[in-house]
Amino acid sequence: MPALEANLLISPDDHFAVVVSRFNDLVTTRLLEGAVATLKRHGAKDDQITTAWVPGSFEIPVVADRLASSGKYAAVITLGAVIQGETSHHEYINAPMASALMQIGLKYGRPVLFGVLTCHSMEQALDRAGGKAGNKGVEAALAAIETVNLLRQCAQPASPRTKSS
Ligand SMILES: Nc1c(NC[C@H](O)[C@H](O)[C@H](O)CO)[nH]c(=O)[nH]c1=O
Ligand SMILES: CC(=O)[C@@H](O)COP(=O)(O)O
Repeated sequence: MPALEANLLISPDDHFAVVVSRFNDLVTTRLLEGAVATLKRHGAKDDQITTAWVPGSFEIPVVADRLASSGKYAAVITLGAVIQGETSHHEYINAPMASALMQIGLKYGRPVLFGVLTCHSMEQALDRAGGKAGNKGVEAALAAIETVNLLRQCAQPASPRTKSS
């Protein structure tokens, strides 16, 4: 049975958008560094990566939607760090944001990668931004490259899509 090939090659024509939250930038800067280093390690040049800083993770979806709808980017990588405080505010950011990002990817047929940390503490966040638990930015970048290549092997959608297709 033929299998679609998973690979981590970046084409010179592939452009990647990275939407990163400025909130908790002690963490998100490390996520961004990991994501950009990973894209470059797999062949991306500087002009193939566009970074958009947003105030907080709640603003990621609206910018990710605009970038995905443009048709210019093979994938949109999203990076943030939502750290629970005293109230339930984080609950009103995390799940709705994740759901919105998934819908954007499905709407435009472009990978929208979820690299947003949803943590109980700063320690947990730092552990996942280059600490003992890895770097979620690296993971999101790797997933972006692989999914772009996988979709390229898939048949094009039969039904007409939005302008980005
Ligand atoms: N508490 C965190 C926030 N809060 C800000 C929101 O994301 C948003 O910018 C504000 O509600 C205005 O719409 N954002 C994070 O990314 N991380 C947090 O821990
Ligand atoms: C996730 C957040 O918005 C967080 O910073 C809010 O903190 P708090 O719940 O203490 O207001």
